[in-house]
Amino acid sequence: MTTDDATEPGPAAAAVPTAALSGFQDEIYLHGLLEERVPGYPTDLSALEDAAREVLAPGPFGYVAGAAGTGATLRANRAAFDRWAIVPRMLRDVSVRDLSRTVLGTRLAAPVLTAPVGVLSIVHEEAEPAVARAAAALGLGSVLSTASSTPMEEVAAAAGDGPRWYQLYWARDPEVTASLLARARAAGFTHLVVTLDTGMLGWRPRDLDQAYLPFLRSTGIANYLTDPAFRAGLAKPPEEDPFGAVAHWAGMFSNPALTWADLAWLREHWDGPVVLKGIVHADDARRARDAGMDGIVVSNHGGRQVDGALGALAALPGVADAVGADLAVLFDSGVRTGADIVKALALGAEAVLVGRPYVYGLALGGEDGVRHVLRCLLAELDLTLALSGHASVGELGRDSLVQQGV
Ligand SMILES: Cc1cc2nc3c(=O)[nH]c(=O)nc-3n(C[C@H](O)[C@H](O)[C@H](O)COP(=O)(O)O)c2cc1C
Ligand SMILES: O=C(O)C(=O)c1ccccc1
Repeated sequence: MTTDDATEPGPAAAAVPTAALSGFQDEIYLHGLLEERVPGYPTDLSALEDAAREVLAPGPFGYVAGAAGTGATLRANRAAFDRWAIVPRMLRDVSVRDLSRTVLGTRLAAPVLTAPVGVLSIVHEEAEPAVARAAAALGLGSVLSTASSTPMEEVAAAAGDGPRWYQLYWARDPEVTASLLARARAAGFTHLVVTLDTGMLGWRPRDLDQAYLPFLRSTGIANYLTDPAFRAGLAKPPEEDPFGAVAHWAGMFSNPALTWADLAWLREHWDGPVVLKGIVHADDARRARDAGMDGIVVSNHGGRQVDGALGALAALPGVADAVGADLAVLFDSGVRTGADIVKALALGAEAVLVGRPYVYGLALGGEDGVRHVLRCLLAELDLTLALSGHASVGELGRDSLVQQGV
């Protein structure tokens, strides 16, 4: 469902002129010329992981960078991008460009949102509010994780006028789920992203080898600890028995018994748009549509759940063909550069979510680091679009790409 012509530009989007995006490049060169200053963060976004390794302790680094099993799916995510190549076209007047897009009624300066990532306090004390502020400042979307280390009301306030999307881990206890949804609504979140691929945590050797569970060592699950329905299920308050609270959380944060029939319950408890995250099969995408959902995120959770699963981008064209006309098809898993965003949009994604790159930015420099990463991504997206002969994201299509080695 392409909604470029939808109305109601949001205030944050309007504040960011497209010209400012590739202007970031000029700004960097200018600082170099006038102040002999270099950016201080990598501008090769594929180098962020190495930079973050230097500043993070092994536990948090392994948790963020790590994947399920042998890492086959993590690698497949990148390999799937490498199989497609952009074919630049010339003499098409790309002097004025439009990166903006409206996704399910949310106006974005570019079709980019920060993916929901839990327990961000393990990488930087500024955590989730810093991400919400950085995304909003650039006119981008931000999806807050249920496993946020900051209570959702505080993150909502940090997002200001920016879009507020909330990611749900559908708890086993319906009262907890209903309570989380009611709080999210009251805090001004408008869109719900329901993650379906994490009925339990995947097999993650880096965390297992270090016996590292982020929730045990920080205020990781603050969002739950502040929830009245969650607290009601505890034998003792978390202040008296923190370990008991974490154990209770681990047993109920997600529900592997869910089926498609349960989506009706969700509709009764959320009156805004609902997006299902973790879809990689065209039949599941059709079921989402038939169940009245508004969108899906084609995603394999950044390779953290099923080792051996297909690269997410390999699933995108088939899913987009099946439901792209009926549903908002979003994409994540493996997006690292502006060129990657161009490829995902050309293959039918309406917008992309970016995960680890911004988490590395947060680790390196708090809000400033997140902003750096997002600005680099947008500048590179803008330049790649222009230099390949496209004046807007809406001009991207399958004919913008060719399959390598085919
Ligand atoms: C450290 C970490 C924590 C995550 N936590 C969540 C979460 O709480 N909820 C969720 O839906 N997805 C979570 N994800 C998955 C991301 O939303 C996203 O699908 C994934 O990171 C995209 O892949 P990428 O990192 O290659 O961009 C997490 C990912 C990472 C790396
Ligand atoms: O680590 C993850 O990938 C994830 O999705 C998660 C699950 C529970 C709590 C925090 C993050």
